[in-house]
Amino acid sequence: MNSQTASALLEIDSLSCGYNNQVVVKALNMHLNQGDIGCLLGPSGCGKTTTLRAIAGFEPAAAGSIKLAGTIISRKGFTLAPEKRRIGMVFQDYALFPHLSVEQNVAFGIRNHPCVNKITAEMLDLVNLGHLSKRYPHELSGGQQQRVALARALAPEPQLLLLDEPFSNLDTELRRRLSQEVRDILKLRGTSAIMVTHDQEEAFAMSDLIGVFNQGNLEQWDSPFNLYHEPYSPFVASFIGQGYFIRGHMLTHDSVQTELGVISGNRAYPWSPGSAVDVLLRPDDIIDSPHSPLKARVIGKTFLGASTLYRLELPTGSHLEALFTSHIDHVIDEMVGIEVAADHLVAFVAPSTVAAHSSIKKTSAL
Ligand SMILES: Nc1ncnc2c1ncn2[C@@H]1O[C@H](COP(=O)(O)OP(=O)(O)OP(=O)(O)O)[C@@H](O)[C@H]1O
Repeated sequence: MNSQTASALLEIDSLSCGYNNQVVVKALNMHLNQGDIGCLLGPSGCGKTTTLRAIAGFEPAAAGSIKLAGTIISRKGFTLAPEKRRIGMVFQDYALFPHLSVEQNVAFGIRNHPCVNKITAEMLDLVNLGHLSKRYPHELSGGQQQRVALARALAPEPQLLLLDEPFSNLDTELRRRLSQEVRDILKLRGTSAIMVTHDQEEAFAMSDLIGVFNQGNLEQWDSPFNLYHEPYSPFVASFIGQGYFIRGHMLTHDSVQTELGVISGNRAYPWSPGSAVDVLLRPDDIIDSPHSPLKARVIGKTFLGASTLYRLELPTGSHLEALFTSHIDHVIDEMVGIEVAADHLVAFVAPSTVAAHSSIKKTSAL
């Protein structure tokens, strides 16, 4: 991805910010192109909301800069006021005005616009709420309130929309439907957005790009596909999706000897043959293979409907997870034949080896 192209809408360069002289977000670099939807993911307290607030103009930059459409909106000593940024916001708790009707809420940010009624009606149509325009927020469901909040945020045609955990007050099914609906609406209008969420599934469904934060550092800003299949760091590998690491030794620059046999990929690593590495295996990398000489013991299973997630133990005591179609029904303690189907190799230098403490670790998977 070339993030420096002319269509870059949001450019965050070496941004640091925090509270009371304590740096929370550290030297953040992140670029978003016009029309893209980005998502910030990471454990609680890692700095996602602080980043969003800095983009909105509520937190000043201690170092670095934020540019929107080529213009600096934040840098040390300068913070363009939030209302001058043309950035819309949607919050977790909807933040609707309780004393205003649905249509008055949507019209609020454009009340001086000559076409206020026309735009309000269009926005309500867009979020499928035209028939509820006279109601008040307390007369709506959570999902409907969030649609009103979205319509209100989109009405002034923001250059960028920020969504702070917008669906977290809704139940799982509604969340899934609404996140898809919101993505469709944003794509239809070509609106760029950045969302904070705790929910990986939601991030995968909504976003073109996802940033994984770890203690104030952005570890990877990439497509959902790359985060899952090409994680840059063990942290990203463990945070995104499921999977286990198994220990192995480099055979060549693109193959590793493990207790499951030789696992190879098309990516060359710089470590010399014999180096100890941890290989990432996702549940979908392991296939059920009754006649395989490789056996594992079933130590747990979770029925997921179309598939079943098995927890397996190898003869050495290492653990794995495997996703088999739910037509296959193994029982706990059964020895099952398995094969590795991975045609790619994701490996990291094993901790506590010399290489793990050298600069190789940082560039290992880049
Ligand atoms: N107003 C504040 N004053 C001082 N420290 C704050 C303030 N707001 C947040 N922090 C601290 O900054 C760090 C990052 O907080 P932030 O809200 O950005 O995290 P987050 O990743 O959004 O977390 P969560 O997922 O729990 O919402 C935390 O350690 C938090 O305690």
